[in-house]
Amino acid sequence: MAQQIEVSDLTAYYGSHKAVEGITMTIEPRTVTALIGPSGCGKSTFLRTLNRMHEVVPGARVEGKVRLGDEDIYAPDADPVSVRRTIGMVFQRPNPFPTMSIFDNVAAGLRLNGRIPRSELEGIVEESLKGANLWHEVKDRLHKPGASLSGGQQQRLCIARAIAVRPQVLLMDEPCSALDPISTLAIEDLIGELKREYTIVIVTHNMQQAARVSDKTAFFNLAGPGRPGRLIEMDDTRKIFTNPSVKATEDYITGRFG
Ligand SMILES: Nc1ncnc2c1ncn2[C@@H]1O[C@H](COP(=O)(O)OP(=O)(O)OP(=O)(O)O)[C@@H](O)[C@H]1O
Repeated sequence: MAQQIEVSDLTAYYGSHKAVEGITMTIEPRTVTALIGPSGCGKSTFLRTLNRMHEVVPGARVEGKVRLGDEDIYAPDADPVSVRRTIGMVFQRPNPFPTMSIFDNVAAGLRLNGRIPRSELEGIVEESLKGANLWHEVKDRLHKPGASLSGGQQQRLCIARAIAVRPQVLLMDEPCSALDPISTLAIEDLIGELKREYTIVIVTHNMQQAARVSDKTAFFNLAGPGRPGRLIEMDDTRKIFTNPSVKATEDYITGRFG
């Protein structure tokens, strides 16, 4: 089911400010691709162009193409809401609906698709919570509020909510940056399991994390102060971390800048 994402010559603006420029890359299905690079080089902006979340910011726009399999997600007849269902997103801070129950948090996206029989809904909620490695911790308190969970559990709840609508792709914007080391490891293990079914793109500031969880790594950098971010190189993670082709990549991963 998971398909390749093909990005061609993508440039993203906030009003007249060009945040990233000329990005061309192929994201393979059922792999984890890490986006790394110094602050402000446009990793999060680029990530949000992959499911049409970028244009939610007033004045923001995109040039270039993004294809998921055969589908041009920016085609005039493409529906952004359905694009976001197919290409789900997990944010930096866990953002469950705080007063909504654990069950209803997972069911929220499904209910937007229309009425689903209760038994079917229960099955999908259970399967999604299992998929997010959270089921055993919450199965006896499904009707407690989402906010009653720890930060790490809330993030896994958000992942369960994202996978409940059966997306093809999961975009993750620094999903562990608000979590403690144990919860971070739980999410990293989960990413390793989820890639069997989903294509995953993750923005991370943590080099060890990129090296641990990803198959491919894309290094972004600024062309200069006040200039837009660019893709400098993308390759197998092992290659990027042991023998990158570009000096700026090596300088960044060895901590010489950024
Ligand atoms: N909502 C916004 N409105 C206007 N400009 C924005 C907005 N969000 C980001 N930018 C600008 O776009 C550029 C890229 O920002 P972005 O957040 O994508 O970079 P990043 O690489 O993800 O940074 P960080 O690692 O610090 O999160 C920056 O110049 C930033 O100031």
